[in-house]
Amino acid sequence: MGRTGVLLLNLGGPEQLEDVRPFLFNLFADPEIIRLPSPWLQKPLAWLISTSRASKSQENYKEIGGGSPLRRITEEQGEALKAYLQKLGRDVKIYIGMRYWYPFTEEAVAQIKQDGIEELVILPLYPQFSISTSGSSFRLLDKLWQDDPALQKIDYTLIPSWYNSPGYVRAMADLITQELDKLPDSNTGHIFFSAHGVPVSYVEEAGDPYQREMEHCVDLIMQAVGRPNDFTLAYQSRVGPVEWLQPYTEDAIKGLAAKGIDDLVVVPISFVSEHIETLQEIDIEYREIAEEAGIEGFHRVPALNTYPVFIEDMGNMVVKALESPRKLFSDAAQLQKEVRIYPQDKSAWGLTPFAEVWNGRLAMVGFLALLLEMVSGHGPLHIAGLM
Ligand SMILES: C=CC1=C(C)c2cc3[nH]c(cc4nc(cc5[nH]c(cc1n2)c(C)c5CCC(=O)O)C(CCC(=O)O)=C4C)c(C)c3C=C
Ligand SMILES: [Fe+2]
Ligand SMILES: [Fe+2]
Repeated sequence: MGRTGVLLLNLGGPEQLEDVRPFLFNLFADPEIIRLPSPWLQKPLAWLISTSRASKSQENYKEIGGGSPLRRITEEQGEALKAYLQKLGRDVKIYIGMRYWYPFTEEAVAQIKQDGIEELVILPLYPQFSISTSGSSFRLLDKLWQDDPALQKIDYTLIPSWYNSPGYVRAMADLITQELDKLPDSNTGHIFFSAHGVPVSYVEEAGDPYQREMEHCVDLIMQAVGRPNDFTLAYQSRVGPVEWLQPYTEDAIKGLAAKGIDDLVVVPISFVSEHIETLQEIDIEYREIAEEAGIEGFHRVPALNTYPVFIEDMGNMVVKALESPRKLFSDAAQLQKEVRIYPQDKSAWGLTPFAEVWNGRLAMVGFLALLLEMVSGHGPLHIAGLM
């Protein structure tokens, strides 16, 4: 057996307030997060949106202590995973590759190469696949691999999604029942799954399996919970002017309040760590909305973080991958056929005269938009909901 590594993929988050703007720039510079008709516009628009969104976003990070806990929690997950694998007799090096902040995926891959890793398991820390999350990280890895023949010698296995993995489902059900059992009547609490949203066009036009995987995941968790409680799946964290998956979390909360629900047990479902959208958006913003709407009992199920049943499940997935190595990058290619991961490739990229004219015009629109924002503080980016 050669040197073995596990690459954990995650989003990354700003560790201090000064990091927020450059973090947002990296995020919006990703065509998997915001789609533009031309790649030439990506960076100017990312600059525009990150510059104008930074102060609002910083306010949110201030409310959770001034930075994202994502790096710390991901490192703790990595250590726990390493220890579990060691118990199983596997000596594995763990690497963390974040998409938009330190430690970047590029750094992790450089280290993997330097360490002479021969067998690698690539495990995204997103249970459900989305073009905007795991898809974006896979696209980056694909590029790094194509550019470097040394990486092509590594025997890798990629786990595209694992929302139906029995240990993960069990772990989620455990945390939900623990929270239900704190209620005066555990059977009446309404279980409210709040998933991170994506624009509807990702699902309907680009074929993102995210919504399908999410709905299936919720069904599996409810079966494992095995209680008579009612439940809802809603989508949070909408950004920008386009339509996102519905129902929106805030609307669903108000709807349940109108029906007289007293106890809401909120379950963050698309992400395995605490982060800004659990600690700030759910715990502060949605709690306020619920309480104003008349829901007295607002309860939140914690994120999995290093919950042992979850860590063991990740470990078991890694072992399974090592025992039956399949080059899932070729499966990912399969996935790309089904799921048009890169729909922007459809439009002709490059300096066609048409593109140049439009890039010029759109850049001008962007520049005017920024001027308006700066002068009035209520320009088009506010109106579009990007700030
Ligand atoms: C599975 C989880 C996630 C999906 C799907 C997702 C899609 C998605 N996100 C944005 C825009 C933003 N996301 C931001 C932060 C953020 N997003 C996720 C997860 C998913 N995003 C996490 C875990 C985090 C937080 C990281 C942290 O700091 O703890 C942000 C920045 C925060 C803010 O300013 O609100 C933006 C912006 C889009 C547009 C999108 C799908 C297209
Ligand atoms: Fe996000
Ligand atoms: Fe948010």
